[in-house]
Amino acid sequence: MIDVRELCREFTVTTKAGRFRRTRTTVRAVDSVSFEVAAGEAVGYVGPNGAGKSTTIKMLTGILVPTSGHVRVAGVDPSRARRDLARRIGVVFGQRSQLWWDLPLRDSFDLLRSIYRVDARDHARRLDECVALLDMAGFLDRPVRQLSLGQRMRGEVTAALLHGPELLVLDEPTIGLDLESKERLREFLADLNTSRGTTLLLTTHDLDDIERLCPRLVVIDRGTVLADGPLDALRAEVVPERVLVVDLEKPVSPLEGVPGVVDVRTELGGLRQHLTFRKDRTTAAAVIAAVAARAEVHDLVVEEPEIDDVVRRLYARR
Ligand SMILES: Nc1ncnc2c1ncn2[C@@H]1O[C@H](COP(=O)(O)OP(=O)(O)OP(=O)(O)O)[C@@H](O)[C@H]1O
Repeated sequence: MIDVRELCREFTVTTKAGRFRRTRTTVRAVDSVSFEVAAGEAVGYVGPNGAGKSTTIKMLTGILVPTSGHVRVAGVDPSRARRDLARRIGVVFGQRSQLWWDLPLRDSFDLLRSIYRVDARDHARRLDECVALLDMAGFLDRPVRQLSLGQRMRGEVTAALLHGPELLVLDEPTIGLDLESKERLREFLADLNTSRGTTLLLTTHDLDDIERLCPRLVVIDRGTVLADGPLDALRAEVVPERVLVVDLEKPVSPLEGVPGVVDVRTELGGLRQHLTFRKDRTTAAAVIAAVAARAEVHDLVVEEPEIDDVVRRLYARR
């Protein structure tokens, strides 16, 4: 669905140097980025501020022309076939709107139907579905400028889906939304991907979006790809520690000396113990067996590292 190879985009920036002089410098916003996204995948494109995410998205959607490199989306070159591509993909920019500010939401949808020349029955079916799933019936007839951010975002996502795109590209779709609106939108997008097979590519700073929606991450920093893979594999690669939390029948002194365990922390006077172990030196089963040989275990859980820890370590690896 997406094929990007050695994609580059430069910008020329003019800065004032003294009273009359100006200097021109070249910024490489995207520097030899390569990745592929297969039909039906859901991929998170993440990175710190200024990493090059939006610039990549703009090249994928035909808004920006690459300086060099290869890019194909749904089989076409985005900047050369922008109109053709617009009929096959949906794009949501959290910060920018594709709705008509003064018109009722419903009228924006009608206009988009005419622009994309969508069959009236298909349009009605998709709109009904979105209205039901995104709970929009209460504000369909209100002008867009009167909508709350959460209501408008639901409208934006619907607008991007009315022509039945194979790929939905979202740039910061949950930015500024409250927790409930975020959750509703995530649920809708997850269903769109898993039940309908719509391919998703989204940029986000909200790690809960990724946890919920994206089995695969492409991590970018300073214009280049730092990591690309399933979230679980990246987790295993960059955070080699796991934590076994055991609740014991009776308090005991810290369970030091278990092979492969690098840290022991106790709570409740030794009744609960957190044993941090290295996955490359031992297994959870071996640590559990060693603990059970020394104390009577009431309950236990092995904690996976939090996703923000994974992403932080990926950025720090540079
Ligand atoms: N039109 C432009 N002219 C000059 N420089 C630009 C332009 N657009 C982007 N840049 C620069 O390119 C780099 C990448 O910007 P981009 O907007 O792609 O980052 P981003 O990863 O989307 O960041 P954020 O998370 O803050 O949205 C930044 O250094 C930015 O200043």
